[in-house]
Order: sequence, then structure tokens, then C-alpha cells
Amino acid sequence: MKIYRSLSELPADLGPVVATIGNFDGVHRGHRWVIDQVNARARTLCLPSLLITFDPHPVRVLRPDAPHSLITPLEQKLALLGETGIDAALILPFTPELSRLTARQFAEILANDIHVREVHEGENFRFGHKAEAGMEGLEQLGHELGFTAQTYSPHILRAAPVSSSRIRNLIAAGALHHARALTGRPFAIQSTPASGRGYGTRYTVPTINLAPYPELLPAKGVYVTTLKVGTGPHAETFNAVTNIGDRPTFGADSFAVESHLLNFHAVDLNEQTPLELTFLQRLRPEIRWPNPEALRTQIGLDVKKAQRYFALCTTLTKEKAPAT
Ligand SMILES: Cc1cc2nc3c(=O)[nH]c(=O)nc-3n(C[C@H](O)[C@H](O)[C@H](O)COP(=O)(O)O)c2cc1C
Ligand SMILES: Nc1ncnc2c1ncn2[C@@H]1O[C@H](COP(=O)(O)OP(=O)(O)OP(=O)(O)O)[C@@H](O)[C@H]1O
Repeated sequence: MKIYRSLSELPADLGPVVATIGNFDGVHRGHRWVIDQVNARARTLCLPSLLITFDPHPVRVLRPDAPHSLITPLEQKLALLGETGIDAALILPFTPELSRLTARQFAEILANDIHVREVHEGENFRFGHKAEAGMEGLEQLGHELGFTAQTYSPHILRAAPVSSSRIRNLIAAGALHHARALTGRPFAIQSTPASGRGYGTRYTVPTINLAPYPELLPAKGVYVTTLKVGTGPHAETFNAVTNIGDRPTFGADSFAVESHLLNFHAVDLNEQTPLELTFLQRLRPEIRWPNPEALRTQIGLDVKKAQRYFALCTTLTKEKAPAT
């Protein structure tokens, strides 16, 4: 997938293109449904497929005071979009000026600068200053400016339309299984290591702490996870149990995300080592234990549950594998 980070980066000879526009946070099943249609049309017409997205997320510019955390920060989103078969992604810097473009001005950019032949969107798509226009407006403007607009009814899963906001709420509530059904993959975050206070090694179990993470995290609590350390051919993935929370057993609140590796062996870690933490199952809420011994005993039980989870996964994977 080619990535263009502004209009001026688009090669002059790219168009005409079959395009879709949106935030695509979480790259969920509704998004992938639309992207598949775009790719199929592009192949039929022998044109490149192009996904147009925005950075930062428009909400951050339009409502800077409203808390809004991303399911997939930009680079993670681009990596996932790269797996969809889309030929190119154009990231439009979402500025106050862009937010003030009228629907017509935006459609003119689509026609004259991006050379769209077709634009494919879900029926809830809105664009232009104060979200003034929807798919009907896009169709009319396209008719004038020389492109067509294709509208899709919402992709429904578990009795409601799939949307980034729905998935965000599920993850924030710790409902990881439900969120996974809507995205088609477990929720994962990318970070780097940070130093802990040393309490774990002294009183409970050793952990790898993650650097403060500014985007979406699951609800506070204890989870079965995997932790991938490093990238590329030298990356290693460990089974783990992870606590997200304030660690109230040790006094004053001190928020952290920290993982205890089950199949630990020494790895070379520094502050830049890429980490990917994947959340598989929620085990329990975080609790203020009367003393570190009680917490250590509970973590022992958490580890046993996680081991059972991984053992069951291995058995199921083996059962699913074709006979050799
Ligand atoms: C699997 C797991 C479960 C945990 N559960 C709790 C908990 O219920 N309550 C709590 O106060 N801390 C909990 N913790 C956090 C420990 O208190 C934490 O590991 C300890 O404070 C070490 O901090 P440090 O890494 O800064 O040294 C948990 C940690 C792990 C790895
Ligand atoms: N469930 C769905 N079915 C069909 N199309 C969808 C679905 N969800 C999103 N789309 C379409 O995918 C494109 C990108 O969507 P976008 O990420 O902007 O919205 P969203 O997933 O609904 O997020 P939010 O909940 O933040 O509004 C748009 O054309 C949108 O209409």
C-alpha cells in the first residue's frame, strides 16, 4: 500500500481512482466490507483503489476539550489497512481550514485534485462544514463534477451497526470478546518499556511496565494477554497476565499497565524496544488487597487461569489444523 501524507504528495498520474473516505479507527468489519467493495470495483475498472483518511482525528480539532482516544493510532491503522488490499492511502491533515470547507469545496477537491471516479461510503457518511451534507449531497455534487457515489447500508453484527464508537465503548468497558467480534481481531496496543518501582520483584511477581499510553485502554483490571517484544524476524511473543490500574494494594494510586510473562526468559529490553500487548480475555477487576501476600496468592491464581486459557487455545488450534 502506497501512503501519501498530503494532497501535494499525490503523484500527478495517480487518478482516476475508486475511493472511500473516513476515519477508519479500529479498521473494523464494517470498514473492511466497504474497502472490499472499493477494491473489487477498482479491479473491475482497472483503476487504483484509494482510501482517504484524516490525521489528527477530526474530533480532536473540532472538540479539543472532549476526551477522545483512538482504538488504532495512525501508524497501527495504516499497518492494518495495508492488509486489506487497498492500493493507496491518502492522509489529509485535518486542520481548522479543512474543517471549514463547504461540502461543494470538498467535493471539488475530490474531483479536481484526487480525480475520483467513484466514491463508496456507508449511509451514515457526512462531510463539509458542520457535516452539512450526506450521501444524497455527494451524489448530486458527483453528478455535476464527474464522479459517482455508491452507498452501503450499515454492516450489522450482534443486532447493531458496527462502528468505531461502539467498539471504543466496548473496549473501555472491558468487553473484549464482544469488541473482537466486531473488529475480527483481538485488541492490541503498541508501546515501549518503562521502569517500575521494583515492588513486583520484591513482593509479588516481576513485571514489564509499559510507557504511559495516551490512547484507548481496556477498563482497569487483570487480563490474559500476549506480549510481543521487538519487531521483524527477531521478535518474540510471550504469554502473559497483565494488570491495568492504580495498584491500590501499595498505597497511593499510581496508574500503570504491566505484564508478568508466563514463559519468561531474559530478553534484551531498552526504552526503545517496541512492545505489542494483545488483550485476549478479562479475568477480574483490580482489587485493593489487605497485604502484598494476599495479592501474590491471587496473582498465582490469575497465572493458573491464563495457563489454562493458553493450553485450551493450543488444543483447539491443533484440532483445527488439517491432518498431515
Ligand atoms: C497479574 C497481575 C495482577 C495484579 N492485580 C492487582 C490487584 O488486584 N491489586 C493491586 O493493587 N495490584 C495488582 N497488581 C499490581 C501489583 O501491585 C504490581 O505488580 C506491583 O505494584 C509492582 O509494581 P512495580 O512494577 O511498579 O514495581 C497486579 C499485577 C499483576 C501482574
Ligand atoms: N457498519 C458499517 N457498514 C457499512 N459502512 C460502514 C460501517 N461503519 C462505517 N462505515 C463506512 O466506512 C467509512 C468510514 O467510516 P468512519 O470510520 O468514518 O465511521 P464509523 O466506523 O461509523 O466511526 P464512528 O463510530 O466514529 O462514526 C464511511 O463510509 C462509513 O459510512
